[in-house]
This record gives sequence, structure tokens and C-alpha cells, in this order.
Amino acid sequence: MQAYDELIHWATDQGIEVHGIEAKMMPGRGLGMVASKDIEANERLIYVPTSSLRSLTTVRSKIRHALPPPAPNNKGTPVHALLAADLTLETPFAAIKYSAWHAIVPTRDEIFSSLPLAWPPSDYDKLHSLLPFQARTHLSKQKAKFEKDWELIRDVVFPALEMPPNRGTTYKQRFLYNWLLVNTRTFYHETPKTERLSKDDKMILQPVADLLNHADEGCEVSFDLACFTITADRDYKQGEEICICYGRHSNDFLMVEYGFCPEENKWDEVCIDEVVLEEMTNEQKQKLEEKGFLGGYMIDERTPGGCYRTRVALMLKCVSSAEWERLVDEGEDGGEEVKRLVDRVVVKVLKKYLKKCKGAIGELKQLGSSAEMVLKRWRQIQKAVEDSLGELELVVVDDRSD
Ligand SMILES: C[S@@+](CC[C@H](N)C(=O)[O-])C[C@H]1O[C@@H](n2cnc3c(N)ncnc32)[C@H](O)[C@@H]1O
Repeated sequence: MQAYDELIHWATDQGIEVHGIEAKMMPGRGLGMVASKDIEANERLIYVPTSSLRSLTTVRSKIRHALPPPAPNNKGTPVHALLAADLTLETPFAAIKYSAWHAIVPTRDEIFSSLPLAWPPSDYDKLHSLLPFQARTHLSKQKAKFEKDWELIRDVVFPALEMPPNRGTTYKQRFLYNWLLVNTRTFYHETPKTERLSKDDKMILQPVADLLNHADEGCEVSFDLACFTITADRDYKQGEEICICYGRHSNDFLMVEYGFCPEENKWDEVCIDEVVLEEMTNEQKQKLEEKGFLGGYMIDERTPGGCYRTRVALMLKCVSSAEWERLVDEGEDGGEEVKRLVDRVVVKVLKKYLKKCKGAIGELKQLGSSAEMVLKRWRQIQKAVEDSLGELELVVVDDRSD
């Protein structure tokens, strides 16, 4: 693959080393890295010297100096915005320096067709309203973050660089593309300079290693002041894909942040906040908030009857408010009788959620290919809810026949 060969040629000049792996087109996941020979656990696959990273310190000084520096507690300018601005307003010198990287990263069309934040405005509102709760909430936050970053660049950086006004839309789209490139390709990195910044600001771009796709478990990623290294977590056969784990994320999170919804994900969970909170009166919501139990209600394979938070919240529908407070304060579940009552309420809310799933699926089917990923997600949710109901109804039915 010519673009990859050129990237490796350039990378070698930067001191980057790549051993026993090579890039390959992976159906449905863009480029990925596969073993070009049998690999043993603990073999070092990629070595990237710190000098070849794109970070806060490599951002063009005119951009950096135009804005307040990043500061602890998410104060100051986000590093994400700075890196994206640096890519958008790249000098001809930097564009040439990084041309091998630009040639291999996904194109604007590829990025825009996969990531919800870039859904065309005509589809955005409709698809956004049809996203599962967790994805919808996450996308709203991401959109707010992007718009804030864009305003900083438009209102502060453009004038500082003496750019003519009124180039808004074109540049906004370019900034969005680069913002999403940064979002999907950065790695966590800390140096004495960035140590006091918040976790979100400890991000860098690294060429070559950013070709690694995500899996539930993957190679070890480590760094020190001198370099980044990627090390094989296990033996691999020649031709096998080499992945890293981007984090223990749900499919809703992966869809919004990375633009894909995996078939298998052992870290997946389904958020049922919507239907749980619909059951609650305002007074009950206030109680939940006071005790730190408002929201974050999940089901997954391990907890078909709802996670601890779900069960604590729904216990409020089964006992008096005073008794609920006592049980919560003492960390008790109320015993078998209350557990059975909670199971019944869980069945009730899951049935409600199942209706929502079916409704969303029906609507998404009308929308064509732009809705495919969301449709796939709702089908996964439907299955998870049905599986949970299957298990719970056994308990509830058994219990009724006592
Ligand atoms: C860091 S890049 C990995 C390299 C990327 N595939 C490429 O073509 O350059 C992250 C992006 O790769 C894709 N990706 C990563 N892991 C994936 C997976 N397990 N399934 C589908 N797409 C995946 C997503 O588009 C994601 O935003």
C-alpha cells in the first residue's frame, strides 16, 4: 500500500520503529494493523520517540499565544481545540512535514459519514432524537464542547492570524473534520509540563500507532519521557489484527466518540435512565439526588436485573421513603421480599423500554442508510432488554407460583 509505505518511510526518518506489523484495509473499520509474521507476547511492536508526537508544545506559536493556555480543572483553552486549530491552520511547512500522515488518515467524507457530530444538518435533529439515551446525552455534550471550541477559534484565533472574516462555514467544516480527527486518533500522554492539567487535556497525536483499531482487550500502550511503546499483549499469528483497547466503553459511547458500533463488546451496557426516571415523582427524584442515586441506571449481561444503582433507585417504588432512606444509609437491600418487589418493577420498566426500542427501530427503518449504525444499536439494546426480561420473568413467575 503506497500511502502506508510512504508513511513508514517518513516515520523511520523520525526515529519511529515498527516491528512485525503492517497496515491493511479491514472491512468496516478502515485501516488497521495486522501481524506480518507470528508474534510472541511482550514483543515490542511500535516505538515512537516523544520528538515525533504532535502535542500542545508543537502547536503553532501564533495559535497558542492567541488563546489562554490550558489550565488545571478544564480551565483555559482545551488542548483538543488547540490541536484541531493547528491542523486546520497548518503552515505550508507543517503541511509538507506531515503530508505522509495526512495522506493516510481518513478523508473528510469518511469522517463525516461515520461520526454523529458531523451528521448533515438535515438529518441531525431527527437522528439525534432517535439515539438511545446514553448516546444522545453524550452527543449533546460533545456538540456543546465543539461549538465552544469553534467560537474560540473563529473569534480569537482568526483575528490574531489576520484572517479575513466571513469564511465561517468552510472553516467551520474544516475545523470540525480536524476536531474529529483529533478526537478519534489521540492518545493519553502526560509530561511534567502537562501533569497538572485535567485528563482531557493530556492528549497527543502520534503517527503510525494511530492506525491501531479498538478491541475489548489489546496490546499494551505505555509511555515515558522519551517515547511511546506498543507491546504485544499475547501471541499473534501472522495475518491476525493487532488492536489496542480505547477504553472499557459502551457501544453508545463508541458510536459517538469513534463512529462505530461493534458486534461484540464485553464492556457494553445499556442505560435505562429514561424509563427509570419516568417512574419517579419529582419528590422521589430529589431524594435520589440527595443520596447520590440520580441517574446512571444500567443493565448488562452480568446484571440482567439492573446494576446496583438501578436497584437502589427502584427500591424507592417498593418501600416507604423513610424506609428507603434507612436501607440506603445502612447499605441494605431490604431482604428477599423487597428484592422480589424490585424485580417486578424492573420488569415493568424494561417492558416500557422494549416498547421504546421497537418504536425507534420502526422509525429508523424509514430513514435509509444514514440510520444504519443507530438501527444496529437499537437492535442490540432490544436483545439486551429481551434477554434481561427473559431471566427476570423466570424469577418473577417462579415467585408468583410459590
Ligand atoms: C485511531 S483510528 C484507527 C485507524 C482507522 N481505522 C484508520 O483507518 O485510520 C480510530 C478509528 O478507527 C475505526 N475503528 C477503530 N476500531 C474499530 C472497530 N473495532 N470497529 C470498527 N471501526 C473501528 C473508527 O472509525 C475509529 O474512529
